[in-house]
Amino acid sequence: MVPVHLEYAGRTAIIRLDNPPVNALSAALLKELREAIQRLRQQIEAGDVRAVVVTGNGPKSFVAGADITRFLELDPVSGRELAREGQVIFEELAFLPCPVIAAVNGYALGGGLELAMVCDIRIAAANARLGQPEVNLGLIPGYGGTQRLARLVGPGKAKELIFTGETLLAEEALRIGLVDRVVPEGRALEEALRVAAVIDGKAPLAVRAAKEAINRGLDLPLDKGLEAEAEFFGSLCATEDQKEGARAFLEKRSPQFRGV
Ligand SMILES: C/C=C/C(=O)SCCNC(=O)CCNC(=O)[C@H](O)C(C)(C)COP(=O)(O)OP(=O)(O)OC[C@H]1O[C@@H](n2cnc3c(N)ncnc32)[C@H](O)[C@@H]1OP(=O)(O)O
Repeated sequence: MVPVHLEYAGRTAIIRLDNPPVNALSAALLKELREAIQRLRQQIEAGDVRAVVVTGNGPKSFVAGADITRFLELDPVSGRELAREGQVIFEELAFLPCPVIAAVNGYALGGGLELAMVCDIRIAAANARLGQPEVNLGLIPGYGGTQRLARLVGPGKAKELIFTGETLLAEEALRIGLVDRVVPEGRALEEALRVAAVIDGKAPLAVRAAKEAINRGLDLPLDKGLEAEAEFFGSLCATEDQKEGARAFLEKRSPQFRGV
């Protein structure tokens, strides 16, 4: 049984995590996930993939966290290694040069929510439950949750969720900005693919630059972020797609972007 399936819908790649019963992040799944990410980077750079969707297999769970069965033998050295292992893989996913959309089809707990937070956009099914329950295990989030949750929902809400280990229903997560859209149960992947198809029709270099400008600006003072934005804006003016976009508008026709 392969824990990570790579599927394609046009120029959208789907990473389907499949580790029954709850898609826990086993060592084998993490290894396969890293290999899939590295393969996708090549396909994105070749222009064959313009968006990536990550989802869990089955109706119940996106990802219910790291594999707790690995936790009984952990010591400070192996614990740090387990955390860094996931952080590095998640960073590789975060830095894919195209939009990555999480189709949160069910439980997104611990490492599962951390995986969803690495994605650029989070679309949750109404039955999804999201949280960082690591304090129930004598731990803290270890795949980036203490850093990304605070950036997404603010330090106060992040502390409340991490201190209490409470889980949120999708609608509550939407209200605090943890997810971007809530859809009926069973429809998360369909909606993620719809959003990806819209993005597929846009200028890929512009979409890539927007992702990089936003991400880079998160850790910069505003004046430096504005400088970075201007740099990206200027660099796009050297692309054929920028001229095609302007021409298409003036000629009142749809642009044909080629990613150059
Ligand atoms: C660096 C990152 C750290 C982390 O991510 S720490 C882990 C954070 N995640 C959690 O704490 C979630 C733990 N799981 C649960 O709370 C519950 O489960 C669920 C809410 C996801 C589902 O509850 P229910 O529907 O009652 O099913 P069930 O009987 O609890 O679980 C079904 C089977 O799945 C196994 N399982 C659930 N979560 C994990 C996991 N994260 N790692 C390994 N196994 C898991 C259980 O043990 C059980 O197994 P069996 O059927 O053999 O008894």
